[in-house]
Amino acid sequence: MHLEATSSTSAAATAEKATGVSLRAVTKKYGPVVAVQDISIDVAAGTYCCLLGPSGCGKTTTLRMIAGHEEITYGDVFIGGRRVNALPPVKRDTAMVFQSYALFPHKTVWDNVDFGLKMQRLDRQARRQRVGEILDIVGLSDFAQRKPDNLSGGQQQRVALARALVTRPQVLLLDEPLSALDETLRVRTRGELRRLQKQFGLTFIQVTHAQDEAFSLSDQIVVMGDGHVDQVGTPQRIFNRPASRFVANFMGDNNLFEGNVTQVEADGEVAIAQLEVPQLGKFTCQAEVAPDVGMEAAFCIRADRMQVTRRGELPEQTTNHLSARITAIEFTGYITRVALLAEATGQELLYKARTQDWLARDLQEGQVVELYWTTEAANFLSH
Ligand SMILES: Nc1ncnc2c1ncn2[C@@H]1O[C@H](COP(=O)(O)OP(=O)(O)OP(=O)(O)O)[C@@H](O)[C@H]1O
Repeated sequence: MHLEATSSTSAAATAEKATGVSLRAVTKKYGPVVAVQDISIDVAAGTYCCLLGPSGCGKTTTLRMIAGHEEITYGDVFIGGRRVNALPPVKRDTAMVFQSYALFPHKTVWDNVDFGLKMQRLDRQARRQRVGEILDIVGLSDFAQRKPDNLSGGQQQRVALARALVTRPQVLLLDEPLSALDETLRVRTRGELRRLQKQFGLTFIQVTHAQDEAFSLSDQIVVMGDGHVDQVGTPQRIFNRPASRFVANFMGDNNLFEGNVTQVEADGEVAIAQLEVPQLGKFTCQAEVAPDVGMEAAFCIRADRMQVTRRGELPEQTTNHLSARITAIEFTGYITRVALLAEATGQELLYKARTQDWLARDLQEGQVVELYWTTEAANFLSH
């Protein structure tokens, strides 16, 4: 897409209109099936938000309720502060980009993009200007007279985007818009989507099950699991400070330990919790909210935040450490992944290091090593 070649007037006009989306205690039931349960989300104007979660967790249903394609069972949806529950999709100032693109096969690219404007009953001259402008922005001016079947997947995706943007919505809703593209194109299109969102200053809400997509695109990620919202935060926060066992597991490469809270200390903005893990001893971790002493809870430590050393060579005053046996070493290129078993419990563990650093340690399969980490690197999980 040639985004530089945009019309600044239309982008500015849209940016002024940009608005936020709020869901309040929204539930969706399909007969006895509860697809989405009691979710509340605030997406500020101009935010790129991704709804991230495994298959069947309710992401698409949530998006469709915002768009107005799905009735809300309980709760309210607000767009720009206006309650839109009873409004049909066309009156919500949203536009949707579907996974399948849903283009008209018998219409040209130009007519596909023009269609929404015709529905809005814009006069011919205004339509011609807006369609020409948006095709230029997405780099499809030379393809205006082609039919969708004669375009590549990436080009079809751009037609779908152009068709959504040409109506100048306040909010763009995207349902897995990159899933039909191959890996290289997906990565390239990610960058283009992000640039487009920034350029127009619009609110984007996108459904994805791909973590890397959510990380690279979003200002805000809503992690969903089983119809609930599990955590909302920036990509960095979700990655570094998962709030729950579910999020820690979904992010992958996390080692989780179950125990009881034995001590809590406030440390400025955060709390330091000590947990006793059966057979492994006491460990300290960082907690966003001070937990109650005695409660059952867990903490996680990411595979790349641990350090490894030979037995007997543990640095002095290391609070968090355990012995583990190396069971497999997997070279993946830049990174080496090391599988281990905790000596005391047999729990499977994962350690990751830069291959260069790992090779310098000269450790072998079958060897017992010490894994250790700082309090700050370990993260308390309340649920
Ligand atoms: N029309 C329907 N009738 C009955 N159940 C439905 C209907 N649509 C969705 N569901 C159910 O609601 C739940 C949430 O579905 P939804 O499509 O929102 O999930 P999702 O997170 O978008 O999944 P995916 O990534 O696979 O698209 C699932 O259990 C699904 O089977």
